[in-house]
Amino acid sequence: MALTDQALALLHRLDPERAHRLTVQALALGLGPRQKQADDPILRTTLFGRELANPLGLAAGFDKHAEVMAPLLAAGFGFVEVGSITPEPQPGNPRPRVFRLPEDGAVINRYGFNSRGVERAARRLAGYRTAAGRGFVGVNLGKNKQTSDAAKDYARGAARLAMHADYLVINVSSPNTPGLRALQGRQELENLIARVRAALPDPAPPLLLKIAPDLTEADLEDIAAVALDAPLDGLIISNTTIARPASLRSAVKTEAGGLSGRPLFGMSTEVLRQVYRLTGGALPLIGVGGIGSGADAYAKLRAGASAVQLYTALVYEGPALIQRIKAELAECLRRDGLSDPADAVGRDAGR
Ligand SMILES: Cc1cc2nc3c(=O)[nH]c(=O)nc-3n(C[C@H](O)[C@H](O)[C@H](O)COP(=O)(O)O)c2cc1C
Repeated sequence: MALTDQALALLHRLDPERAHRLTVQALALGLGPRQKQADDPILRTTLFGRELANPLGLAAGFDKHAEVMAPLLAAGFGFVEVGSITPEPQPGNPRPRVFRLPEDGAVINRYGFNSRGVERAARRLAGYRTAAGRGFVGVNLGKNKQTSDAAKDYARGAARLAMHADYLVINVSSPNTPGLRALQGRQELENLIARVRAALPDPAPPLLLKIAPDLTEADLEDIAAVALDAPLDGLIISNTTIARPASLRSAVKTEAGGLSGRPLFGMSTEVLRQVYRLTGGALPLIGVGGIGSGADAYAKLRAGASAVQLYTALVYEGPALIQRIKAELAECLRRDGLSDPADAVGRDAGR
């Protein structure tokens, strides 16, 4: 492309769901940007024992159906997380179900896991791997709305998609599926993780849990204890929030759903910091929520993240943001005399 300011302005005249579909289709047609140079070597890092050229990932929800992994990696992301994927196909909530809050640099979505199901996703992922796609791709699992035995759904997704995934995510933090977030309680989590683990092949990919930013200190203590005991291989912090900060100015701020973007940055970074402290740095954490600059990504690393992800800022800034964030992050590391992203992890976590 690259997606110029004019193209972005055009997309923003469309309904956000349509704009998103068009963007995915453009990427699938090979119209996306391609990074020409190798990443700055200072950005090199390892995640779950694999080397990444940079620690900036694309968060779940953009490539829900595992359609455009290769173009996203070619655009410069260090890793991509696809999903959430539910076992059976389901349509999600009625439209409209995603809203831009431009004055706030935010989005509210209530997609409710629109998914084409694990079989389609498995075919897509297998096709990517067959085409020699060796990029780092995480797979985020959801549950069908109608399923009462949630663990059964996550176990099914894990069993079906494990062989194609560099890591798997149990997503119990979407605000748009009734009862889902209640699975973040201690007993529910222990049971859920045990059942997913039992369904995994051997060897299994790393298993992560993605949590909400709206949890109490006691909830976080429970989650940290389960994560260390189970054990989990990592946590993703965080999903969207159901909170509506008083600072919001956009007209659609009262729409139901999960809020992402700039207003989520402080909350999600605080939860990340707390969980890093509670787990004593023993687990890799992926920091996500409101990243819009290299300084934001750097702050997540310093709060305890081993890698970071973003989504909402891309809606406003377009794909040029990927290069900008990486250049700024490299500058932050050099300024502070650090040798790589791992060197920054947890420096501001306090005790
Ligand atoms: C439109 C939209 C759809 C999303 N869908 C999912 C999803 O299916 N599964 C998931 O785990 N997170 C989903 N998320 C949450 C993001 O992965 C991320 O955790 C959150 O948006 C915070 O990051 P951001 O502020 O950089 O967007 C979605 C976010 C948005 C904006």
